[in-house]
Amino acid sequence: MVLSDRVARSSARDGQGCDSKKPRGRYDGPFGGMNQTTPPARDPRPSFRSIRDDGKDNRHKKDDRRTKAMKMQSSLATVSYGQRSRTKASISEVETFDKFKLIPALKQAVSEEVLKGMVDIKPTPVQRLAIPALLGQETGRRSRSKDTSGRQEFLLAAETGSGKTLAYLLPVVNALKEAEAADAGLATYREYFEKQMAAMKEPGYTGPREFDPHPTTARPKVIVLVPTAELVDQVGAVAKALSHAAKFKASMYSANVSAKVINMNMYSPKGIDLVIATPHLLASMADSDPYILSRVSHMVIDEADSLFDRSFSPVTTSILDRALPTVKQLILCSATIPNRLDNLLASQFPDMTRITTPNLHAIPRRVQLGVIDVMKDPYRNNKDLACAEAIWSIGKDAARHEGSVPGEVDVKRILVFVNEREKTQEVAEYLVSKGIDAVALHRDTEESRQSEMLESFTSAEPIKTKVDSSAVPAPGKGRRSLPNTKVIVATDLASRGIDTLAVRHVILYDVPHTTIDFIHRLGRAGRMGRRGRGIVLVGRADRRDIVAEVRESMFMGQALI
Ligand SMILES: Nc1ncnc2c1ncn2[C@@H]1O[C@H](COP(=O)(O)OP(=O)(O)OP(=O)(O)O)[C@@H](O)[C@H]1O
Repeated sequence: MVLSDRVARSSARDGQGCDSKKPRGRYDGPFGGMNQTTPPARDPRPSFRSIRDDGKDNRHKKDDRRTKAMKMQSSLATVSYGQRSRTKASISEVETFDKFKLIPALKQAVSEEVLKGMVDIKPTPVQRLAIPALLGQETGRRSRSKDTSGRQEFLLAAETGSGKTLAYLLPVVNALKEAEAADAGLATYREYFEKQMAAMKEPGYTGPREFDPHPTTARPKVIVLVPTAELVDQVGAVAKALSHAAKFKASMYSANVSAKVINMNMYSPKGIDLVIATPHLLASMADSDPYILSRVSHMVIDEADSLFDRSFSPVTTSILDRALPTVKQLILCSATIPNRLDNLLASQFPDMTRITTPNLHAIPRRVQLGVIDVMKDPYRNNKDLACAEAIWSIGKDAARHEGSVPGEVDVKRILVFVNEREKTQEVAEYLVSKGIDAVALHRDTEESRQSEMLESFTSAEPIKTKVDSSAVPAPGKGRRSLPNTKVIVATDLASRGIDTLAVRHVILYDVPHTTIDFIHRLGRAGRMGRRGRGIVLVGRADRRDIVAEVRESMFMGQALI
């Protein structure tokens, strides 16, 4: 008996799964409803989970009524299921990192540095698709680099928390090392360096005691652009981990780094290979020294949906325009493809190879969404109260499950998302007044407090605390305090792409404006196969229809539109 890999499909429609003769919705006997792979049909409308045998896809011919509200927003570009690498066969050929044509030092760095401590490491779907393609290792899918410069252009689009960072960093660093090995200028410099070192060690040496600048000084070959300082640190940590084994120079530039340190790194006589920066900072550096962008061979634009939105687009494009003449590989990376990005890519980069995973734009099924109707008692449209109560119930629930040490429990890390930046502080202050350890994530929050809180949210290590029952008095009796939760209140721009591995609970204080925001916010939980729970607070002014549609799409495991 072999388990079917098609259990997720509607057997009645595509006729290839098990039990295709049984009509949907009939569940005979006491166990009839068990082991359902599709939810019971609620009405006779056709499933949109049908992919025709001829490969054409009609999943996006959805029932208009079911996704009407989402459709009216029309924020996400439709990526037909036929366009995605949807068959298991197309992404299962490489089961380990060893099968990729990467230099041995990088393979070693993955298991010993980046994914240290993990057993049975396997590349994720986006890594299996993107790494061979970017390495030019692929036979089936060829990059269609059509322009005269021979530049290759890729879009990596895969769900949140699916390992996109390694999917682009590994091949890019591999190319960097290969180019380095073939660079005659670098070989000459190495020879000169060794000679000079030896000369300086000679007794009685009186010549200069410094070196000529390295050929790569202030001329990085790889640029990775990300929208926020937090992401600069996060991607930088992965690059640094790779650099220990693979021996290259990576530097991070953001508002969190002082100008003196930035200059010292960029103009270090030891050279520089890879720069991770926010666009504004890099643009201002390139304004004062245009040669900084004169040798870039690999350009990565991570969180491309943000970096090509209205606010970032001018500065991102200005960097791109200056670097493109030498760029051999341009890689855009995103968890969502908004219509705006889709149109821009179609007009500016029509030959771009788009690598999209089967679950793009779907919120993982392991993330559940609960709804609190704030209009009802006891909240009476008081969202602050509903939010605090939701956090309290998560905390109290957790306090019931003691760890191995008596009286000790895991600290729950909870993210609360609001739509407007101004609201973050207000909500955080309210939560603090209710005895909750909350901090607002915005530019004015004290930097050390902010980074301490973020660090605890991005580390997968459990945090333990002792729960003293006297600290949790009954409601109304004295000041309550909830010691076993930590809360960050943020807008999703502030936390876009942040790898919040420790987060199981996300509270959507406001109903997000677009399905893009739903995906990014709920995507902070349930990362890399973990389970998660979203709670959305729906008040008088919120779009219930959107929430209902998102919830249903999540339940069905379908892409949002
Ligand atoms: N092959 C793998 N196996 C297990 N864990 C992995 C693997 N690749 C990456 N990870 C881990 O998965 C987590 C998420 O990775 P990453 O931040 O690259 O996701 P992402 O796809 O960029 O997410 P987002 O779209 O939210 O930015 C990281 O903690 C990373 O170390």
